[in-house]
Amino acid sequence: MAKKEIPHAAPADTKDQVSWRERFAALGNLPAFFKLVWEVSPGLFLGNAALRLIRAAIPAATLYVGKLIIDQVVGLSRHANDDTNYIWWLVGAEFGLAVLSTALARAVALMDGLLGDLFANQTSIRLMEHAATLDLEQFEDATFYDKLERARRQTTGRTVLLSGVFGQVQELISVGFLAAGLAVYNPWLLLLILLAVTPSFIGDNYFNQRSYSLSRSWTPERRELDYLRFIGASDETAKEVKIFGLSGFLIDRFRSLSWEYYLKNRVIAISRAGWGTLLTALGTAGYYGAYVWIVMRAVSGQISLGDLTFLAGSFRQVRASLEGILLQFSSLTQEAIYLQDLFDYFAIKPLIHSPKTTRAFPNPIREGFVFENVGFKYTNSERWALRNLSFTLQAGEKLALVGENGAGKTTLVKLLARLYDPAEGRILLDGYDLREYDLMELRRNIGVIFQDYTRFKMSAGINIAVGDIDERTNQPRIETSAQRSLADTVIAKLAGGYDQQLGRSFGKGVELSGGEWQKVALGRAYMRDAQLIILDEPTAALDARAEYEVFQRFGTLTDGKSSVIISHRFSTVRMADRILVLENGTLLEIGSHYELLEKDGRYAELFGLQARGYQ
Ligand SMILES: Nc1ncnc2c1ncn2[C@@H]1O[C@H](COP(=O)(O)OP(=O)(O)OP(=O)(O)O)[C@@H](O)[C@H]1O
Repeated sequence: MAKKEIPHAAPADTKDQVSWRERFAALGNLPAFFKLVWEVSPGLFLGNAALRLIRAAIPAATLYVGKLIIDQVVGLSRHANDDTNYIWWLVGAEFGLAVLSTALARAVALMDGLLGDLFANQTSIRLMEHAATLDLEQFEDATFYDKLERARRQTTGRTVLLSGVFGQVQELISVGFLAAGLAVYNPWLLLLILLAVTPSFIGDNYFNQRSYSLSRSWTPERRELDYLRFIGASDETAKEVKIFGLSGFLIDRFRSLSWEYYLKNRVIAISRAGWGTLLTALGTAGYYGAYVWIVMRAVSGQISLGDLTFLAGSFRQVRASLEGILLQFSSLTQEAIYLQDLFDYFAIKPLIHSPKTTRAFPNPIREGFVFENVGFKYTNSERWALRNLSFTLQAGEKLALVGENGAGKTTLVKLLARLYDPAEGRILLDGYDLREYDLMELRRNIGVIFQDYTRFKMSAGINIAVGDIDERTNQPRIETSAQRSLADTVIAKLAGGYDQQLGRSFGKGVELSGGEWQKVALGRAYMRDAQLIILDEPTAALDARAEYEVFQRFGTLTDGKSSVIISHRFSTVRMADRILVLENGTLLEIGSHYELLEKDGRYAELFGLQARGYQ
């Protein structure tokens, strides 16, 4: 396949190289990791450790029993009248050890599996809990997303680390027993083993490091691959993919990107395989060197036939185990580095939070919200989305925001709900900075229905109840909210009523029309007993009659409460007490419908344009 050009530059490998120092430093994450595992289930943790300890002694014991059997058999052939019962006892013992070993292996694998599943669930929960504390701004940052993505991958992959580390300790103890046996005969054998395994250890470490660096530096691309896979085959995008004939475009992009990644991986895999074979051959030569020495000792009668099998067996096992340990060590440090991603993610701290001591939230709000020279810029943008904005949203006032696309209306609303904090100036509530109030309390007192509200693939009832999720079992409240937002007529037509699954993702889910969804989402505003209700283009998808009715009802609901409505429809806007006209993030005009018409400025111009359109 021809290699295609990737539209954006491939990432530099160098900046993501991981040094040895970093690898060892990453091992420092292990205690914190074990603490997490311990918290998941102390019982399984301890049980696992105990069984592995017993299992570690079995290889040496088995080899030793084997040696005794051979010596006994040889002795028997020399002195025919020796006791054969002892041999059968030994054979029985070896059989018992073999059975015990497999039983323990199964039990350990079972515990690893259970512990791994619990750990994955627990980590996912922590991931979601932490995500809930973070700022909206952090979610909009691509590097944050890469971190989140890497952390998400940790939730399922960490069981490998778990059994890896436990396995390492088990192997080490096992090697300890065997090595003790070898050392009794000749300590130099141990040195020879170490020399034999070192080359492949170094080789494996090197290649693991390269693999990790590649995978890490390719996080954004792998995220893009996941995204392409998703939009190429999903119910949400199927419509547009078909109509616009996008599948070829998406597949091409996926193919070229995945091909480039494959090629990079292949280079590493091939050199790893080549070098691995060579370095392991060196190890094998070391092993046979020692074997020759052992055989010569047996031939010259210095050691028994049993000793020969015991030594050869121990030597083979120590080498295999050591190789395993060293190999595992490099993948262990790699896993530990991945773990760093998880801890890095947990270490991200939100910038928007409640102060240590909070001010009591006014109930009712007396003076209202005051914007004092407020300015705000999105982190990934050079432009001020809002600048020099000063106005008052009085208690009980109904304010409409008007302005062309991108004027800053939604941004203003997000600042009110403290999804962002102003970069300049401040917003006061009843005379005090919004930042002095408890964040949760502020948000509880503000109900916002965003333009891009979420269509939860859950029941119709839950889709309304999300406005005040603690009240999700309060059916009368859900139904009243539905009546007010006209969602009741939508739900009446659903076979499952309020329990009807919405969206087509699960089971017998039903899809709603755009306007029907909007009525359901609007119900959320009525669920919430908020002091300030904000609707961002709440009726854009509604037909004219429904829009009229919604606003009649909204008027009565918000009596005595403050409300902010963003709309491009002037029939809606004119009902507000005052209208704030934004242009390029700054305030252009503010006043009632009639005041602004009289002023004959931008509002009058836009109003005239729309009115003429209806004539
Ligand atoms: N998350 C974001 N990151 C960067 N820039 C953003 C982000 N959201 C909005 N902007 C930019 O900020 C400006 C104001 O956007 P905002 O959504 O407040 O406009 P709006 O008046 O609500 O527009 P519309 O009528 O189209 O809904 C726009 O130029 C937009 O491109």
